[in-house]
Amino acid sequence: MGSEQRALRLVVTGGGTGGHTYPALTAVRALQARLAAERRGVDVLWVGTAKGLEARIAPAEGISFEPVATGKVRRSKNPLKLISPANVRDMLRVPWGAFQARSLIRRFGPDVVLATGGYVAVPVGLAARSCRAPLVVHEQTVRLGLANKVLARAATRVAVSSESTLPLLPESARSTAVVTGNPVRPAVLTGRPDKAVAALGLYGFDPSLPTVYVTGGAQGSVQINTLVADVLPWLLERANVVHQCGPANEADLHARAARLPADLMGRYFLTGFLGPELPDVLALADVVVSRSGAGTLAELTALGKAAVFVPLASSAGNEQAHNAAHLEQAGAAVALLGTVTPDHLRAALGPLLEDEPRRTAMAARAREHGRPDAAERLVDVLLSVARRG
Ligand SMILES: CC(=O)N[C@H]1[C@@H](OP(=O)(O)OP(=O)(O)OC[C@H]2O[C@@H](n3ccc(=O)[nH]c3=O)[C@H](O)[C@@H]2O)O[C@H](CO)[C@@H](O)[C@@H]1O
Repeated sequence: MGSEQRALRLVVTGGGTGGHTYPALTAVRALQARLAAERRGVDVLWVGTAKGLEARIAPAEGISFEPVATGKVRRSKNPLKLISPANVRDMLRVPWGAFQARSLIRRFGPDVVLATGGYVAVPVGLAARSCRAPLVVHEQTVRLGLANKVLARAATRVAVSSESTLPLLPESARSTAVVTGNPVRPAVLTGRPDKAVAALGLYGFDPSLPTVYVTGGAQGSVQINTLVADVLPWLLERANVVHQCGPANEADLHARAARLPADLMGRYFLTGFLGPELPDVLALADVVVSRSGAGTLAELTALGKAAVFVPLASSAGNEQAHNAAHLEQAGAAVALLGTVTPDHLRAALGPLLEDEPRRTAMAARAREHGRPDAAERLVDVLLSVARRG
């Protein structure tokens, strides 16, 4: 009889937004499932920022959480802006955070550390290296985020979501880097349209019409909200709409919705945030109107959804526009770049709503870019570098 192996010890860091938090959580769950099959446990410590999404998600998921300090690393072409008081203060917080993380890592003794980006990954990743703990850095976007640019050099192995990221890595990281894809929560892949109808009470939806899901990412997008509100009566004549709007102008949007003609109102469902219902709404959707953050893109391509993207123009290095353009070139989405007007949105959505074969073909091309096995590939990387117990 083989002796029982001790639990693998994992420190995970990354967060701020959903785009960094959910891939980390998905990787943790996949690692736990893989090792459970071998009757081995995983002890997890999540090190993040007190104000990030991870500070809520990790404890809610039953994962131990410890906050450390970190600072926003700002890009600027103007050297004077780089030494602004806010920047200097934030820069000083990074070594303080690294000091805190180092003492946590020493005490916890991880076999491997996973960093999925966001500002907090910098101090924790640097601390991992100074404690000589194997460090895996995962990048969700095609272009490297700022935190991961710093960490790629310190990483034992870099995992990326797209082949096109490989040439952008520092030379030292390139030869051992692995393309895993961006982990998508398994629940997202198993939604059911009928459950969305029941959970959200969408009984006024017309089953003979396609359904559009509008989303601005976890925080919502005022730009997308305003565009959609401006085309709403036109849109509701052609489709049912689930609109996830975030907190910023939710009250205003509810007031506008209350003024819709009665026959259209039943086809419109507005909500600030979608929790457990999200997979079912995605299953119901025929077309998605969305920001092009890496998390949303990974989900929509893994599922194969026709999409109209309105990228966040100010995303680091214009990364969202890059993501959207990449899929548009492959015929897998429509990307609305630059200044977007309600007419642009109508022109992008109209043909997809009227022409079912057209949106089915776009969905099929989107699926070619999906990597539903990304979490498993990332687990392979973690296990390949983890210290043996
Ligand atoms: C503003 C900003 O900095 N955006 C960045 C952030 O994206 P951000 O986190 O804003 O957006 P993503 O698209 O990456 O992820 C959003 C996640 O939230 C989920 N969701 C959304 C709405 C909702 O109601 N419920 C819900 O669960 C989505 O399904 C998805 O899993 O990190 C991404 C990954 O590094 C980057 O590509 C983005 O540029």
